[in-house]
Amino acid sequence: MSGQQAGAEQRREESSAPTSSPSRFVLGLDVGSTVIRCHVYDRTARVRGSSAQKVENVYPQPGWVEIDPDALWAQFVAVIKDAVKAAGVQMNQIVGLGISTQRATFITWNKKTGHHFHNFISWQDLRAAELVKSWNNSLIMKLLHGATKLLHFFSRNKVMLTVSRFTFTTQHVTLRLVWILQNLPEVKKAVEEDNCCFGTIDTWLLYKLTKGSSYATDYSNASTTGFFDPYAMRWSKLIATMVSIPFSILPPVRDTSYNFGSVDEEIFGVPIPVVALVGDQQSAMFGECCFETGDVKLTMGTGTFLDINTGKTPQHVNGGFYPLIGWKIGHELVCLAEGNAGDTGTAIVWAQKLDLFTDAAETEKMALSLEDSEGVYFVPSFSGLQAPLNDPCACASFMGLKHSTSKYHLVRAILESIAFRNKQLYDMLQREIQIPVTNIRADGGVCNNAFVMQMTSDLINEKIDRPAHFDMSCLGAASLAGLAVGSQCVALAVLELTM
Ligand SMILES: Nc1ncnc2c1ncn2[C@@H]1O[C@H](COP(=O)(O)OP(=O)(O)O)[C@@H](O)[C@H]1O
Ligand SMILES: O=P(O)(O)OC[C@H](O)CO
Repeated sequence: MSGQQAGAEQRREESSAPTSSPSRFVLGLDVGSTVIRCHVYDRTARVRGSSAQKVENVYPQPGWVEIDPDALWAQFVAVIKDAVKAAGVQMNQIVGLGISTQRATFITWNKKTGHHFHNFISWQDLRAAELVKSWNNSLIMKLLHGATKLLHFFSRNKVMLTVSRFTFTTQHVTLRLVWILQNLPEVKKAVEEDNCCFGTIDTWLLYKLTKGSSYATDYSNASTTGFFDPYAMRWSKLIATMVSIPFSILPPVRDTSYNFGSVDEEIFGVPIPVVALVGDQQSAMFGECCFETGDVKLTMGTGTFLDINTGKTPQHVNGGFYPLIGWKIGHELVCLAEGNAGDTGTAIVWAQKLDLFTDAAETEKMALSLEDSEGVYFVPSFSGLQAPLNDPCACASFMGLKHSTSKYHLVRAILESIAFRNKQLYDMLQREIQIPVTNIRADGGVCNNAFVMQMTSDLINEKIDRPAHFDMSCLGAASLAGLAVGSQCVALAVLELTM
């Protein structure tokens, strides 16, 4: 851990000395792909109580990944109640809710009844792989790429360059939503009758929490769907028209730190304001105080997400890193560029299910007990390989197995593959983003693993700061919520970290 982060942690501990008895609290939630967490934060950003539950993914067919919305809702409500109880405070002391969510996981539902038409379709789901391949090879895409290349040549307009390199991926909502619109007659009918709502997890939770009275998303979540135009800051007419996504099903897009409406009193007994909706990676960026251009964060959770703050304008990209909105708060707009690897924690969970170890924490010692992996390599691609390879059909595999290969070699190869993917992403960042890197901060469950952290640091030849607490998405969401409810809350303590 770096001196700066250590100092910040210490200041936080000191400032939480029991001289004052804060009576207002903010909840920071992280609805991840593996774990749902809730922390209760006081005004000094100290965690007063917590609760977490494992997310149950459903795998109805090979390559399909879904989440049961009713189960997710029950868990979401339970972690809030349990965390508040663990903090020993009352619900009426909670002044704001900040919700960070896994992004690009979506659902559609009936506008009149609120009933969902299908499970959440996860960002890891591969059902649209064939659609992705055929769209990327289509005549329309060739014409689009050709026309925009030509326009860029004459105008030097960089947006044209970005469009000329745009391709679909299975991680984007776009073609998974097209698959739903084409294959579920109930959804098709609802769209025709103007009775269909589309939402990512944030939008659906807001709708449920407010019993249907609020329907919205924020810029960070919208920008991760694949059909939001970060240059014009609205849903992309070009992409929606091209693939026939009706505008009528899309929610309005709001600021990240914003009063989205109050939780219906029946749910927690009091009407708590929902004051921040944010994508989990953007939230982690905010929680780690990556506020300056060039600040980088590396999150290793279910997947790996490497993000760089690119300042006030979206980066023009080259096909590997993609431009995103970090957050928008009033006039303040922060943009990011992101690269990702889909399988990080998923590889650990998979190996655990095969009984290679019983607890993820054991993997570090298992890897360190060997000199090397004895030539065994693992390709972490249960959900294809993302940039720079962009192959949704790549499968996970071990290579170099020998008679002498033990489970220790397999585990070491898995951990090494995570570090190699980090190196590949970092090299791509340096190639594509012409902004000098200032700081690199890490978070997410897998950053508990010192072997992965050290190997990544050695491979990229950079110092990586690791904060004492890794739940940066929760902290970011709580800080954004704190900003919306007033200066007495968490935001002040977090801003202090940068001083
Ligand atoms: N010490 C460790 N070594 C390796 N992996 C770990 C370790 N501790 C936790 N993990 C992994 O971290 C993942 C969860 O990370 P988390 O950031 O909570 O995920 P998400 O936010 O995507 O739900 C799990 O796959 C878990 O196995
Ligand atoms: O669940 P995580 O933390 O790996 O994050 C998932 C991403 O938000 C998907 O875009």
